[in-house]
Amino acid sequence: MIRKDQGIVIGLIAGFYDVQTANDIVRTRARGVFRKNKLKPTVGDHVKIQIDDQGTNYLVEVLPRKNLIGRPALANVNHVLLVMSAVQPDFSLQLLDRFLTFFSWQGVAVSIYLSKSDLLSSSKLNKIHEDLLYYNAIGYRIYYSQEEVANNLIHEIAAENIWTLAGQSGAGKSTLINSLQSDVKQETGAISNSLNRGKHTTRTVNLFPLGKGFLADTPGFSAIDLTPIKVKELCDYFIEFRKASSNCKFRGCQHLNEPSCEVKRLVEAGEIKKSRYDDYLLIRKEIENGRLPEYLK
Ligand SMILES: Nc1nc2c(ncn2[C@@H]2O[C@H](COP(=O)(O)OP(=O)(O)OP(=O)(O)O)[C@@H](O)[C@H]2O)c(=O)[nH]1
Ligand SMILES: [Zn+2]
Repeated sequence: MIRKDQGIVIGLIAGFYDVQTANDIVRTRARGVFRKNKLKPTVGDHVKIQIDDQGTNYLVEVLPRKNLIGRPALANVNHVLLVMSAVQPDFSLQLLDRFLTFFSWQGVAVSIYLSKSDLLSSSKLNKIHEDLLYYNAIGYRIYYSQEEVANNLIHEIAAENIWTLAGQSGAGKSTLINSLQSDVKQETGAISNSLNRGKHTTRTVNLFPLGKGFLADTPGFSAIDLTPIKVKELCDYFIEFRKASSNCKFRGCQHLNEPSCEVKRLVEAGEIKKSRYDDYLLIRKEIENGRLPEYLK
């Protein structure tokens, strides 16, 4: 009997697409038509499938994508958990602002996890916590320990939502994924083993179930390029600037030298963090020059 169903591509193994439906995981082959259309199904895609109990199951249609980001690419990413290390590599507000700008531009929500707190003295750690309080105030959720991530993510990841990790090389992304994945494996060991999940190479990405949705098992971002952003739009991606800009005198105010600029007023009043404004100017310059700054090469 041939049936139709729908689901999310959670893995790609030797030309087969594993599709999570409401009931189970179905291993499918893509119909040749995708090659002609140059539309290759990607992990994260919502797809229609045709199930043949006697023969081959086919992936027959890719539903419209919300986005396609990262390397390896992942479709329909809802949320990024940004891993920022307290040390090794050193915590950097500039790097944090770069990542936040990038994901704001991509329309993806971000939460922040501060890793390696255990390696830092409490006075240095306090300074970082103080900085992060500002980011929390403007709307970013912050996690301060691996346990906090593990305890909360299962409630935070909504049905069918796809989360992925980002962060600098060495920040602790793989360490976190491994710990979250081993929690899940204990619950769903049978399924994981039957699909050989975990035996992936670094170039493939698989989704594993977490909370009501999924987390990618391979981090998609360690370096980002902001130069494709339109310079006039950049200020919109600093979320507190965008909020304040309705009170700037001029519509389309770039918060540079315009008179009666609310953003500049708030920076001077200490309500917008000065380093955010400085990073805005820095990224602006980077976009205008059309290339990555030397220190990031
Ligand atoms: N002390 C301590 N070490 C950590 C923590 N998180 C990660 N590490 C260590 O930091 C090193 C780098 O961690 P990874 O998880 O490989 O970092 P990554 O972000 O996946 O790095 P890339 O694969 O290069 O992108 C490893 O030696 C980890 O054991 C932490 O919270 N505390
Ligand atoms: Zn302004």
